[in-house]
Amino acid sequence: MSGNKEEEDPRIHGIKTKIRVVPDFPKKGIMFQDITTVLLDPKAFKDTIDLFVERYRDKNISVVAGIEARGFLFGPPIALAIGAKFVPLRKPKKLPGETIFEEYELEYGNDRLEMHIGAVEAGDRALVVDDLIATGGTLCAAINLLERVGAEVVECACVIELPELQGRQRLKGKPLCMLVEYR
Ligand SMILES: O=P(O)(O)OC[C@H]1O[C@H](OP(=O)(O)OP(=O)(O)O)[C@H](O)[C@@H]1O
Ligand SMILES: Nc1ncnc2[nH]cnc12
Repeated sequence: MSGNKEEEDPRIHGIKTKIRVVPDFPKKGIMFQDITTVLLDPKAFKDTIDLFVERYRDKNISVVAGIEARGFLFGPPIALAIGAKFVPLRKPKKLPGETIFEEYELEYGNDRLEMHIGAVEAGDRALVVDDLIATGGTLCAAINLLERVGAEVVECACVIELPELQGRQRLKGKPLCMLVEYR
């Protein structure tokens, strides 16, 4: 699932057809990849989850870290199916407990990710889940958070990759699994 795999699994083509592309959102020049239209189709949504579950169920993953907000849609069902805990990586000032944070730049602004101290422990084997990788800044921040507390990041998983932004190069050598490329 990490290259262009439409030939490999017919479910991927079905998922791709459900992603809505909205030009100039949230600002001019951005081709926004809207996954809410995948969620409207139970088969496409289930196929998305199933593809990741099939990949990760035997990889001894102990924690799925989901990135706010859209990683919260895909991460929890994957975590439940593979028997891992789910840890939310949240935008600033949303988590009530003691946190650590990493700041990063986006295609259209700056942001910060926070994680509860104690949610992930040294030795945890982590899968990071989000809907999309663009510049890779968000996933890089997530990897840094997890590594700071001693977790091993096994892989990052996204539904969509924007390869022209070369986000993979910012993943500190961690593998990326994605389903759909948008060029
Ligand atoms: O690879 P990057 O350049 O870092 O961009 C990818 C991130 O951007 C989007 O989230 P966004 O920050 O728009 O937040 P949202 O999910 O809360 O809308 C997307 O869901 C990823 O998390
Ligand atoms: N083009 C895009 N579509 C959806 N989410 C994004 N996050 C960063 N770039 C994006």
